[in-house]
Amino acid sequence: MTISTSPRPPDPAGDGAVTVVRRARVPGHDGAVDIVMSGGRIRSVGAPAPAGAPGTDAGDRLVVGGLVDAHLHLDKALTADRCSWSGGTVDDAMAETAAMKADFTVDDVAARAGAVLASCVAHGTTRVRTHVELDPIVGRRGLEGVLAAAADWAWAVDVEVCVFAQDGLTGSPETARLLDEALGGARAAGRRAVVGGAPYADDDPAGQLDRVFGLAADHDADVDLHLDLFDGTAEGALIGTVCDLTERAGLGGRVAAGHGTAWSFLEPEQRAAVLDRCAGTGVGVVSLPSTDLFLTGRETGAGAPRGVVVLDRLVERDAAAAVATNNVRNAFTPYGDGSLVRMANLYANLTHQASPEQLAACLDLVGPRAARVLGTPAAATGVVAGAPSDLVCLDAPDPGTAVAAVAPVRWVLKGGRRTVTGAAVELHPPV
Ligand SMILES: O=c1cc[nH]c(=O)[nH]1
Repeated sequence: MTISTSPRPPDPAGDGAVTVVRRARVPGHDGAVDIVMSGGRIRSVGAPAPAGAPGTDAGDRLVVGGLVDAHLHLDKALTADRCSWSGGTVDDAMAETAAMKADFTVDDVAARAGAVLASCVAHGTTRVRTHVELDPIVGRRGLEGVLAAAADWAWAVDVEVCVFAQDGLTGSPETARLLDEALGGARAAGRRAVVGGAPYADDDPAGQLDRVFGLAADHDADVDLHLDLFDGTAEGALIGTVCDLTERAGLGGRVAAGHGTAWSFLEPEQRAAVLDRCAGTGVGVVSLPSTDLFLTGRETGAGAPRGVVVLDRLVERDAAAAVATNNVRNAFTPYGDGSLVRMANLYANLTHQASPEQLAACLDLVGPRAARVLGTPAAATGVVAGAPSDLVCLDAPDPGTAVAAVAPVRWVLKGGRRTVTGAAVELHPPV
């Protein structure tokens, strides 16, 4: 996609002005309806718009809430051209990243993160949780670069940062100090504090989980974990421990379990029990369908490729769950452009979603349901009165078609203001 910039169309008036979207197809409503907004919030959906109010015409197309990327590594995005592509396992990708991040500068990270945010915005994303590595190799440079890019793009996308140790925590007092400092800094600056972890990369995985929940308690932070560990059992996947710690800390609704790439190898009853426990505990699950990596043994062809967690059970239970981007063209995957509609389509393909309802549920996994993983109550997400007026018009009549056809974006509003106008495709058949 070519992204060009042009002056924003004039805003009808300052904050508080009534603006409308006319002729919008909104899930849950029959036919095309009007959406009335003011002060950055949706005021009504379905009631006729006041005559003469300025606004936007959806032209009988689908309008959904701004898309939500619950798991995106901005600090190491767009580094695929620095990789050797030898190996092909998660461990190899971590080693490649550890080597290259020694050379990251704040400006380098900010430029790459900004380029990815531009593409996310162009594809309809209005909220991102980004996972940023802190350790003695990269120090604070990744964090500072990402915060600079987030500030540049704040007019179009809300970015919240999850700081985490990719290369081990329990054996690295300096990493613990950096995390503690970053979480304190986030609170002091009035930002949300989120602490992550990658226990599979720690000599003491359970010990890392204890430390992460300890940091969360110290800073009133949310928790967001990479859970790839696997020894063939549900216990090995560590999710039971995460649920125990969540319950003990009273953090239900504020903990996300991302990746879970190995849970897909559990027996169906075990997997169902894991997901039920997550739903019951308030641990949101984030499935990441884009990866070329193996957990182990790519070279022999006999190893285990990373799997994709199927979220059907959580959708049936109306629990918090998301599909997200994870990596954009780095050592963990050569793919990606930040499009969540494409990610929903990929997830649908890989997990065999077929009916219009199943496909629509996939769009929800990059929209309101993903927002719930990030702690937003169900009643405050999507195209409902009271929710932020962050809206995306997709070139499709309904959510299922949008996912099946990877519908392009027609326009995006952030806080009721136009941030994106999609490129119109012109066809010129012979006369
Ligand atoms: O996919 C992965 C796994 C670990 N860390 C990442 O950044 N991405």
